[in-house]
Amino acid sequence: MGAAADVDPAYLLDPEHRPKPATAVVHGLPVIDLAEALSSPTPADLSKTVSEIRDACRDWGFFQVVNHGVDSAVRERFEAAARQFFALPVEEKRKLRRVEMYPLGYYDVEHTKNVRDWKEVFDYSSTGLLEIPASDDPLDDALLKKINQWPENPPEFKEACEEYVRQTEKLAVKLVELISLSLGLGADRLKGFFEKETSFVRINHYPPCPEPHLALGVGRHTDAGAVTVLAQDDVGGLEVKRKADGEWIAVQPIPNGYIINIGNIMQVWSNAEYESPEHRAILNQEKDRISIPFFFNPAHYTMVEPLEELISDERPSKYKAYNWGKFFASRNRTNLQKLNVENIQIDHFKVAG
Ligand SMILES: O=C(O)CCC(=O)C(=O)O
Ligand SMILES: [Fe+2]
Repeated sequence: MGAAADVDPAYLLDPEHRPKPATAVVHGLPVIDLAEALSSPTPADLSKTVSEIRDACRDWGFFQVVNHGVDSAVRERFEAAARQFFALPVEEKRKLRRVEMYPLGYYDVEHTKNVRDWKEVFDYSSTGLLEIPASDDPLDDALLKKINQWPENPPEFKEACEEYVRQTEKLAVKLVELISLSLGLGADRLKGFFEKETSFVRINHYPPCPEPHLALGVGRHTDAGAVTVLAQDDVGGLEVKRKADGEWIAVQPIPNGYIINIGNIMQVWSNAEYESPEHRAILNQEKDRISIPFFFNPAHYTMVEPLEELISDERPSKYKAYNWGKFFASRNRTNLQKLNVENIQIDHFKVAG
């Protein structure tokens, strides 16, 4: 175990969870072209795209999109600014250290399932303001409101981030409409849940790791929100657990494409018609990697439960209702420390039987 000495024990995974990068099957996932859906807004014209989305959500819960409407120059400018930010001295970055459980600002000690992730992150909310419960205690109804924190350098960072999220958010809204249609619902059925959204962008930076088979950039997890719109650079490292056989599949980067995945909330809304798959980010020995998820999340007070249209005698409700803000607060609290208990999961709200 000499090699493990190069990696701080906080990052070490149990042997059963260590990645085997060389053996992962590389796959592009279903690729969906959104050009038609973005240019012809009437539902009749959307049927082909909607059926592709239905198949991808059922079979994988993960897919890639191209011709998605996000301007590549906006994305490039934003990614360049992000790289400059992460290149700052750590003391500079830590001035923006995230406080309490708010996912806003800089962070470099996140844990997934109690093992430290080999990464640093910068989070900002899409609206500039994040309102979530002050604690995960169900009896505490206090709320906290936080605004985004911005670094002085690079000077264009704030504007590049804001411009980027404006475009990504439009894509997320469109995807939620298409997913609603794919579930047999009206395009606007889910719109109201996002009125006071708790969405945020996370910029993940994974430095090279001397022992990439002993640690992970992000450990296996499912995303807690409704839908994730993820940009990754050309290094690669995202792996998805394939529904069909439980194999870890390496997701091939598509230049300028986005990876879309179903989150826990959409799983529950769809009454498990769609599932949020486990995924993780593996590390690279030589290269840094950047990935940028946009987590599209509803208002904190949303009670998440299967949509009534998707419950029937044949398909009874599979989940008990839960409060999104409390779930989010619990996740955020436990991600910041190493604990000896499992963090909150939607399985805890599953109806028995
Ligand atoms: O780095 C990646 O590709 C995935 C990151 C991720 O899953 C997350 O931040 O939730
Ligand atoms: Fe994720």
